[in-house]
Order: sequence, then C-alpha cells, then structure tokens
Amino acid sequence: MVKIAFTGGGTIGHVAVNMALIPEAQRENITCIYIGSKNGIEQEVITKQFPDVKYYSISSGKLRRYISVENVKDVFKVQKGVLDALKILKKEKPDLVFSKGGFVAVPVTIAAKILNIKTIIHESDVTPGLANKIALKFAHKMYTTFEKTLDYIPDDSGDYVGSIIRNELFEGNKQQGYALTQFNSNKPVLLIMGGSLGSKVINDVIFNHIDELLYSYQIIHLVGKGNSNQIKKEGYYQLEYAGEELMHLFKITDYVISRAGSNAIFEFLALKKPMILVPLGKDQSRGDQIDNAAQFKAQGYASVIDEPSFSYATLIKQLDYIKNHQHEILQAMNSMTTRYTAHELLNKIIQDAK
Ligand SMILES: CC(=O)N[C@H]1[C@@H](OP(=O)(O)OP(=O)(O)OC[C@H]2O[C@@H](n3ccc(=O)[nH]c3=O)[C@H](O)[C@@H]2O)O[C@H](CO)[C@@H](O)[C@@H]1O
Repeated sequence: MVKIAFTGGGTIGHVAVNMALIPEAQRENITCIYIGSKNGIEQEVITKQFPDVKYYSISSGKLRRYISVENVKDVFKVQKGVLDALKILKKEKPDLVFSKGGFVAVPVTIAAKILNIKTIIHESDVTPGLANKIALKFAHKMYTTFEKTLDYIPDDSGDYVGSIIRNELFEGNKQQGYALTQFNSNKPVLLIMGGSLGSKVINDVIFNHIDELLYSYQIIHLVGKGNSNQIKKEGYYQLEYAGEELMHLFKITDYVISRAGSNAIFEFLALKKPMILVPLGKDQSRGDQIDNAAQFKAQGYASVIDEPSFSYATLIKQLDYIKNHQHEILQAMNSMTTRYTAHELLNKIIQDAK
C-alpha cells in the first residue's frame, strides 16, 4: 500500500494543491501524513479538514534574501527541522514526499534526500520562490502550474502540469449561496478576495466606498483573519475567511476583485469568473503576483490594476471594462484546457516517484 508524506505551508497558497490531492488519495486508500510547521495556517486547515491525516509539526525558519541576524537563528531552526523531519520520515517510511513549497518544506525535502525518498515539489507561480529553488536541489522533480516557469529552472527538472483545483469548489449551490448572504438575483455579485490572508489595500478602498458600490452591486468581502470591521449592510456579506461555504459563495459570484496569488486566480478561471487583479507589489514580495497577473491579462482572462494606481476610480473603470467585455473574457476562459485532474495528477506523482 502506498503512503505519501505531504508538506507545505505558511500561507494557503502553499497548501491548496495538497487540499486537492489528499481527498483523491484517501479515496484510493493511500495513507497520507502531513508535515507542517508548528503554528502555520496549514496545521489548522489540514487537521480540521482531514482529521484522518496524521499531522506532524517540525521546526522551521524563514529564509531571507537579505542579510539579517535572524538568518543565523533560522539556520539553526532549519537544521533542527531537518532532524525533526528525519525522525518522522524514518518512523513513517513514506514511499514519496509531495511538497507544495514554503519554508517548512525545505527541511523535509533535505531529510527525504538523505533517506533516499523521492520528493516531487510543486510551484504555482510563474517564477519559483526561494524555498522551492533551494528544495529543487534535493528533489526529484518540480511540477509547475505555468509553462513559462520551465524557463527559470534547470532543464529536465521541471514538468508543466497546469493548475489543480479542489473538486469541492465546483459543487456550490446557488440557493445556499443566497441563503448564506441574504442576496438576490437583482444586482450582480462582486466577490472580493485579498488572497488567503486578506489585503489591506483592497479592503480600504472597499470600506471607504461601500455605499457607492452597493448602489450597483451586492458584495461578498473576504477580509482576512483579524481584519473584520463588523460592517452590516443590506447586500454586503463579510467574512474573515471562507471555509466550506466558499463553493456556494463562488456559485453566486459574477465578478471577482482579487490579489493575484496563483491558486486563487486559477480557481476563478476554472469557475469562469471575470476578474480584476491587484497584484502584490515588489516592495512586499519578489513580484510573483505581478507575473501571474500579466500572464492572465495576456491570455484575456483578467484586467489588472497595479497596486499604486488602485483606487475607487480605477476600480470602477475596470469593472465597467469587464462588464462590457464579458463575452470575450468568457470566450477566452472557455478555450482554456486543463492538463490533469487532481485524480490524474495523483497517479502521475506515484508513477514519477517510482
Ligand atoms: C502574501 C503571499 O505570500 N501570497 C502568496 C501566496 O498567496 P495565498 O496564500 O493568498 O494563495 P493563493 O492566492 O494562491 O490562494 C489562496 C487560496 O486560499 C483560498 N481562500 C482564500 C480566502 C478565503 O476566504 N478562503 C479560501 O479558501 C482560495 O480559494 C485559494 O485556494 O501563495 C501564492 C501561491 O504560491 C502566491 O502566488 C502569493 O503571492
């Protein structure tokens, strides 16, 4: 019987593909364990959603591109993480490791290499993150969501597999969406998502112009943990984080305003929701969302507003644009083909790790 050790965490972006694969693996009676960090979001999500999956936590340090005293401390944390991971992998003896990236995944990949266990890592963004670049030195292969990512990694180490979406997101029900939000079909519904953590820049524009927006739209606003301001208005539904209800909220959504994290934007694409993307800037990231958004704009799936120019005025302009060009956007979206379903990818992982 096959056993898979999943790893990845820090943000939902580094867990989402695992959330799609674990139910498929469980359906095939494959034993799954999860190695994540002690306090990361992955612990809460995995233990809550998959109580049968044994969750192990290890020490993990953040790897930085710049020089800092914290780096010295974190080198020790990563070393401790490798020892923790070695102990877990020796005990559990998985057949392979599947890593969705993030800093916690680096020690697991190193430990797996020491024990001769094959690791397949997954990169969702156009450009690989620092953690995945390091992990690739110890891994068997890197799967990529974008074909362009293959240009950034050594030849033969990558495999373009496309996006993998959680099946449950296709199972939303309109009536449940309306019941949750108390919305109706009279006005279009905007879904505002600032990534898995919420976005202050997006939230502030929505908060400051809520009444003008509610004149024409109903609004589902996912504000992120700790960002709720308890606004209660007719036609406005606010949540810090949407769990199981997300599929029903998607079902009643007409247009999306969002950050440009890879998993989220591929979900909007798969569900055929025209989107306005406000990518996280280079001051706060390596610019991965800017690249993701540019790819989506080039394919005709999205409108993009750079963070410095994001305002109520630019938002309304782009909303008018996607409403007026809805037909072309949906046509572009309909021509998108999926490379692998979650089930097919699971079989591929098992074959590739043999
Ligand atoms: C700040 C940061 O580091 N962001 C990165 C992180 O984004 P982040 O963690 O936001 O991940 P993504 O945008 O890729 O995906 C968000 C995921 O969270 C889910 N969701 C979101 C809100 C909610 O209320 N409920 C819910 O379930 C979405 O459905 C989606 O599956 O990982 C992405 C993938 O590597 C990167 O592209 C982003 O740059």
